[in-house]
Amino acid sequence: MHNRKSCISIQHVYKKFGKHEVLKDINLEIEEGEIFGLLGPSGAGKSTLVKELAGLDVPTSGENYIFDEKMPTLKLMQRIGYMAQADALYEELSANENLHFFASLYGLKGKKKKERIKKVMQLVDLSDHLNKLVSNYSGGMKRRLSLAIALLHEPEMLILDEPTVGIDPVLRKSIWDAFYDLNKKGTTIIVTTHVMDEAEKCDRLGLMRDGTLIAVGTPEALRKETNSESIEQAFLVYGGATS
Ligand SMILES: Nc1ncnc2c1ncn2[C@@H]1O[C@H](COP(=O)(O)OP(=O)(O)OP(=O)(O)O)[C@@H](O)[C@H]1O
Repeated sequence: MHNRKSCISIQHVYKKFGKHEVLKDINLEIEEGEIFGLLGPSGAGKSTLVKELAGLDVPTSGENYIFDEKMPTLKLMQRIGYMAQADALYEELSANENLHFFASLYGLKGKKKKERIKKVMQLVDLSDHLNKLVSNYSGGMKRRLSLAIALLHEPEMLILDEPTVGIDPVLRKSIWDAFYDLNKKGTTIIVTTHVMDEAEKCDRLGLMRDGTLIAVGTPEALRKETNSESIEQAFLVYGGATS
């Protein structure tokens, strides 16, 4: 575990869509260098929360701070890599053209731009498909391309919304290896998932249900505290305790 300063601070965050309260008084500190997982069933509010962290939405009340800046702010665009749940790709362009477009948005130029494109495509195992149109990519390939784009500018913080959905177990492992490598170099990673074995790979987890953070801790602590053998079981205990 890392013992560093907080780089994300979520303070009394609420979010309403009409009358539907999707986030209810979320409070959370995430430390620099952590791999932090948000785990919860569909509709728990994970995507809504990470979208706010990425600066794409705002809370109804409460505040999100990243690197001591109140979100949303354009200032942090260079320092954050965000991978949305729905791929934001230009289908009618090739992967290479997509990468060039996003690299330019991040201010990458010339040799550096080419190097980064090569590197990120190797990382997601798509080097052989660089010139293919995205419309001819499979769902899993699109996910991997989205991940490559999020990594282009070597951000200090990665916010990943279900990054491995639709990706086979072998590639999933290699993608997680890449996360560990980046994390070792200091990248903070926030990842949403509902896959239990992915949850085990995180330094700490936040368990979410119905817009509430029902527990936060290391996978081990969450299991111990509930006398559970698995995170899944721990989740049920915490869930049951609050209902
Ligand atoms: N723009 C929106 N307008 C209205 N309701 C929304 C909007 N975005 C999300 N919601 C609702 O907010 C709730 C939480 O959705 P969210 O996508 O954050 O959940 P999630 O935990 O990420 O689920 P999943 O794993 O399925 O993505 C859901 O009930 C969803 O229907």
